[in-house]
Amino acid sequence: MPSRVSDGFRSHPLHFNQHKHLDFNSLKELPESHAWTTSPLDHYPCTDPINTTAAAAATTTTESVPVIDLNDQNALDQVGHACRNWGVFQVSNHGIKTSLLHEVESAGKRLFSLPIQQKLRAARSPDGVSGYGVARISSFFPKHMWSEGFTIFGSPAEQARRLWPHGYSNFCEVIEEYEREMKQLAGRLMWLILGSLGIAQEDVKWDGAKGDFTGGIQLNSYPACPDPDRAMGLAAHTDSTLLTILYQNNTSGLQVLREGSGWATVQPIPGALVVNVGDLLHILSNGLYPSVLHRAVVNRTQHRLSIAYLYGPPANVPISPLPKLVGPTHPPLYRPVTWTEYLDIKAKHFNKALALVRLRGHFNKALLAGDDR
Ligand SMILES: C=C1C[C@]23C[C@@]1(O)CC[C@H]2[C@@]12CCC[C@@](C)(C(=O)O1)[C@H]2[C@@H]3C(=O)O
Ligand SMILES: O=C(O)CCC(=O)C(=O)O
Ligand SMILES: [Fe+2]
Repeated sequence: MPSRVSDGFRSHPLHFNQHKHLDFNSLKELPESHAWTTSPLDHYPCTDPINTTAAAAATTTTESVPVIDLNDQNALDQVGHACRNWGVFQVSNHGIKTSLLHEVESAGKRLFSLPIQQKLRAARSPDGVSGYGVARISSFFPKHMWSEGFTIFGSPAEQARRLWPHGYSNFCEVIEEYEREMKQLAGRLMWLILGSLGIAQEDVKWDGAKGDFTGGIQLNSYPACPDPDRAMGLAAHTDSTLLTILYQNNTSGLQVLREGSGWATVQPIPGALVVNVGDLLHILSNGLYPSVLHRAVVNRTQHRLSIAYLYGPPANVPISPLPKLVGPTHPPLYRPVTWTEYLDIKAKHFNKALALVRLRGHFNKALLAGDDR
């Protein structure tokens, strides 16, 4: 992970800073600052022809995201099918102990149930990566989201000490164990996904890469909401990762956009994890495996918690379509880009980021000239 990532997301002119950090539980009505009167998809114009998702209407579908048992002998084929057709799947028998998942969930609940003033002591600084705050993409939207987040890259100690000056070691131990386990699983899943494209480890040459694959944790909290139909938990986005592994508690809310059908809810399955293709894997696969557009909706009665493990390549490695996947009939669709650079592009241009690193896209300059919200 880039050691420092600029958080230079553009400020929206209608940014309601005074309502940015809410004490959600004290509210009986949805404040105007959080009422999404237009469809949230209006804010996600389709810009990348290969990632066409957003054009679809805001309808819903009852189709189910594939569930794959990692011990199944056909797992490789199933993963390939899911990545190509959905960009997301759920996994069971992944090797992460249920007790660890529950411990991380409890740690997250403990954190978010602190008084707002205490959480703000660990607020993410404007140019920082880790800490408490609203979703980074918030500044691209005219309304605030009904959620709060906590990002951890590297050691959780510095932030945890701010939250619990007298006893943060348990939080750190749980988070660190989760980071170790998730990193291992993410590596295994990445090679499985690449394997489904006929790519072996020796086909991937990242000579001169300094550092290792890295990951971070994003804890998301979605309090029960007095007017869920007009609120948005986390607006539609793709992840800037290679892949993301998401644990969700037993409350539904995650929706993925299914090409041509609409939003499909990813039903929580006890012990299962959701795996989604991120933008960098989309680039590596030369667009064969799309990074899925997803969002989180909220509900009237249940608090929802999700924990995303954001997995990326060594920070300085230029990521580009894998040579085995390009040829005369399949020209490379994206230029090389490092994770650090891509995060910067995403921070400035959000949903246009993928299109901006696309080759043969004569519209790139025009995109930059346009309104980036
Ligand atoms: C590495 C990163 C990906 C992320 C931005 C970040 O620097 C840390 C937080 C990540 C997250 C999590 C919630 C959704 C998202 C779009 C956001 O606003 O912050 C992602 C960012 C991303 O994938 O682009
Ligand atoms: O809460 C969820 O289900 C989605 C979270 C998410 O998309 C993210 O953290 O990137
Ligand atoms: Fe996401």
